[in-house]
Amino acid sequence: MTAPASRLAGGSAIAWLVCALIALAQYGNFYVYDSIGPVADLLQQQRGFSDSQVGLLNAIYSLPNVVLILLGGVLVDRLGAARTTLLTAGICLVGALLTAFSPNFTGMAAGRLLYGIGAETFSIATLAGVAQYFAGGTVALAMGLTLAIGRLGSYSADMSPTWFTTAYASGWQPPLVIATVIAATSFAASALYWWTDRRQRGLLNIAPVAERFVWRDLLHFGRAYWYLLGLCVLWYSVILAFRSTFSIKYFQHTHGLDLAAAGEMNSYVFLAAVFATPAFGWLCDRLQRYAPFLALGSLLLPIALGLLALTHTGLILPTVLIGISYSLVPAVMWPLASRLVPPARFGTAIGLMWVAQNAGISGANLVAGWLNDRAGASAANPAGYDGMMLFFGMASVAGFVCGLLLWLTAGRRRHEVVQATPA
Ligand SMILES: NCCCC[C@H](N)C(=O)NCC(=O)O
Repeated sequence: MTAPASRLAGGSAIAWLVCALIALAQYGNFYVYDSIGPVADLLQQQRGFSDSQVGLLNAIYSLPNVVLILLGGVLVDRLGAARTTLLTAGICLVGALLTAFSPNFTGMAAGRLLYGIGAETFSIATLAGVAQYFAGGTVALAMGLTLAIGRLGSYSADMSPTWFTTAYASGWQPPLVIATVIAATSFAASALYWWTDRRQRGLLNIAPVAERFVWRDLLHFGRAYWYLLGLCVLWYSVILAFRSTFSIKYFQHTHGLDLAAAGEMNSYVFLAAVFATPAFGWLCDRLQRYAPFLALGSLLLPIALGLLALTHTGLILPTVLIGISYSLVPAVMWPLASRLVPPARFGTAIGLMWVAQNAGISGANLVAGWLNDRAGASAANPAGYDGMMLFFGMASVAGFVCGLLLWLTAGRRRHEVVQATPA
């Protein structure tokens, strides 16, 4: 990852313009990621895809990144944040085009693969871009805001069956064409960011310094970091495989919701995160407490899944709990990572977390799809989803255990008031 050697004035008009362009690009990036969930049922009805194939369309996004995240960091160092953002946004656009216009499953999967190759390196480049334009004090706010606008993209994808009823009534393809148009907007915003950055660089002569992935550094991470990594893998695997791939279909088949209502229910999680993620980040900074909030956020996920699978409380309460979890965990996880490892090892620490996280997300999508197919999960057989829910439930409990161990190891008040103490 690239860190700035000399920074542009954080909070200047140019910095906020860059932040706005990056946020717009991130909006499109998250929209396309979440565009599969709303068409999952249509893909089954109209193209005969199994749940394993639907799961693969999102798993294949994460799979290449188990290796490519490390190369992505190097690419950002070599090309710079703005050029890498533009390049990867272009790869994402081609991936979205291929997904929407492929005549068969293999072509669609190739499109999602290409999209995944672009999208995670794109996210690293945008983080590096924000870091270059915002010095110290406002960098967390700027990062929180770009993540929040990204969540708005996820929210929009889930609301798309309500907003674009005609497109969805016409079948699986028009919604994916809309996703492609949004990917093109993301590419245009990335091009504008690149152009602004190029002009700015000419004026201010910025020289980035590299913060590389160093394998040897892994030996120096304390126990608390490994608990955080465990939580990152387990929590993201469950929340993304459920909320971004199977939940809409699950709500349709087990709670009798139509597509628009199921998408709307799912979207509240993302909508809450738009506002609550920066707010929780602000609260934790103010209280100087992180690990207890992380443990709480990770506990809410298995409770919500249990309520969904085992009770008749309806969808509202579990959705609220998942919404809080989805806002709280990311708001705390990344700042906490920066406190658990020395600044010089932060790039390596995040790189490894994203490698393992992508492996986990990929595996969770594949396992969930396989469990659904094996049990014949469908509207006629809603009990067929029990295996998937048990799998997600167990993984999320394991995530909570990691959160608890992290709290006990390095998250007491005496630990958290001290800055960057490796446990
Ligand atoms: N856009 C969905 C996949 C995001 C994975 C990415 N590695 C990540 O962790 N982003 C931060 C987040 O909370 O979304």
